Amino acid sequence: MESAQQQRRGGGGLVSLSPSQTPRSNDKSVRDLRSADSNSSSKQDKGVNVQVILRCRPLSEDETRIHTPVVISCNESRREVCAVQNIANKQIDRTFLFDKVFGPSSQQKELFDLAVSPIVNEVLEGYNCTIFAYGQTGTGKTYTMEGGARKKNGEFPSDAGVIPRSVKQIFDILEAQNAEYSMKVTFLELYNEEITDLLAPEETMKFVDDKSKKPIALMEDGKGGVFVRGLEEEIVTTANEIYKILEKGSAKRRTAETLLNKQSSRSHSIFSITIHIKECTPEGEEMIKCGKLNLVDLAGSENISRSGAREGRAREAGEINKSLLTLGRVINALVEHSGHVPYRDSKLTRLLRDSLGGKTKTCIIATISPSIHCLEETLSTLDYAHRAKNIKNKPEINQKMMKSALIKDLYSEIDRLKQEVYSAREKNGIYIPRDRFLLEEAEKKAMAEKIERMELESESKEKQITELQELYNSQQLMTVDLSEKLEKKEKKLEETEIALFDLEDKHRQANATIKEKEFLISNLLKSGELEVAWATCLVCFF
Ligand SMILES: Nc1ncnc2c1ncn2[C@@H]1O[C@H](COP(=O)(O)OP(=O)(O)OP(=O)(O)O)[C@@H](O)[C@H]1O
Repeated sequence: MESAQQQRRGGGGLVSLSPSQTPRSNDKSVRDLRSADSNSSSKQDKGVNVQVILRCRPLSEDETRIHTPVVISCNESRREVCAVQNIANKQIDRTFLFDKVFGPSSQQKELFDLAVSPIVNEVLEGYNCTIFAYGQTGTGKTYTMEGGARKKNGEFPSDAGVIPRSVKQIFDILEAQNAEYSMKVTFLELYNEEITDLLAPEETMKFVDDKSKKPIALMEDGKGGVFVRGLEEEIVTTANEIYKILEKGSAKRRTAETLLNKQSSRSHSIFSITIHIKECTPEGEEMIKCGKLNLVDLAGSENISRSGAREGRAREAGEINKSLLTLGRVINALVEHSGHVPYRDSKLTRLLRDSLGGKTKTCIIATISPSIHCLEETLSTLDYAHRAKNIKNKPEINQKMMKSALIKDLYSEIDRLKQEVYSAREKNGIYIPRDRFLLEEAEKKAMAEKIERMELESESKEKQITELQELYNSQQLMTVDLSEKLEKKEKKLEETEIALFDLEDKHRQANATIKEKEFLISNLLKSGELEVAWATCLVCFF
């Protein structure tokens, strides 16, 4: 059943928008109040680089106990990270520069205040922002994003991560401004190219490994974006509600992992907060501003380097983690300004398309370990993160909507939901909203056309195979014929060789006979000459 059915009404006075989620520039019911914003920044026309932050975790207790050598040094003031490598007994230092660097002793609060807090402010100004955690397993992605669990008495722990701190800041600011707002959250997991809704009711989760059950589909929204069909959107009114949702979602993620025998390092999670805030124009008109924050905990990046995701070797990687491999290729394509950016090759890059080269403000937190044993993976993370610094996005403030237009939208959504409820009550079939029906029909049609095309292709291939088979058969016959002819010729050649050999023998014998005869003749001639000379002498004497 459509997610909106499970939505609860927010206390902020506004109801969330339907799954198209954030208003876009081509929405008809939108009025652009951004003239001041859009003119203000020529820098944004050229694009704004993705912000890349590097965090190195401290050695763990075990690593410290066994005196694991440290090969990473961080210089926070110079924003530099240096990796010490020993190659053929030579020490080679590699230094990388990032937008911000947080060394092993950095605290969660420090990282949040310096790097994340400004991003949260931008969400409240109406931007869409994404924060990624990227790094090898065990380097602190989850620690950085989620941090320590809340204490029993609900107290905020000092090691709370980016997500709880962002939530707290959002509510603190909205409450301080006495703003009228509505907020909704979604939480999904992506594993092996399948999307799991971490906020789905228990019954749905139980069947997550049931092959007959369709995984949640990712669909084009017809405006250049995507949406996850049927993804639960929970309306929230307090920070505590979000913390509980996070705990619930993360627990489901772990359960799902054991059920499906997943490895944490191979799944990605995306937690999104969408906020609608009411504002009044100087003319007294009520407008709605919208911002969205995506918080992404990526799978362990060692999958990339181990599977050889760098250009050229990426194909070897096979099925290891299509989404991570594609993320690497998308980063490369964006940095190298290739004409084609392969966003569509994986669900992760389809989901985060706007965060990579789009209109979203993006920050990547790359996490590394200081240990010598992780050096190879660390260098790979440093290379990747350094590369990602060159991606340019063109952040745009979401256009504000007139409250009247929003109310109109909401009325049509209420109508749709009423029809759903009516249909469900009457049990006279399944109600599908017209838009979704048309979308599914269009998909079916496209699928049927594809099947037809493939059938035609397969037919022509079969024809080609038959032709080739016939050609092969006739070639085989020709080969047999030629082999026979060759055999005959070889036999004849053999006979000819024997005859030639005989002739040569005879020729040799004839030569020998001739030489013998010539010898006799010359002997005879010599004896004849002597006789003639003797006779001549006798004649002269007498
Ligand atoms: N900056 C840090 N300060 C203190 N402890 C840290 C820090 N970063 C990570 N840790 C600790 O290191 C361990 C591994 O961290 P974490 O689980 O966050 O890694 P991960 O990158 O999310 O791993 P995975 O990819 O398997 O989910 C945890 O025990 C965590 O508490």
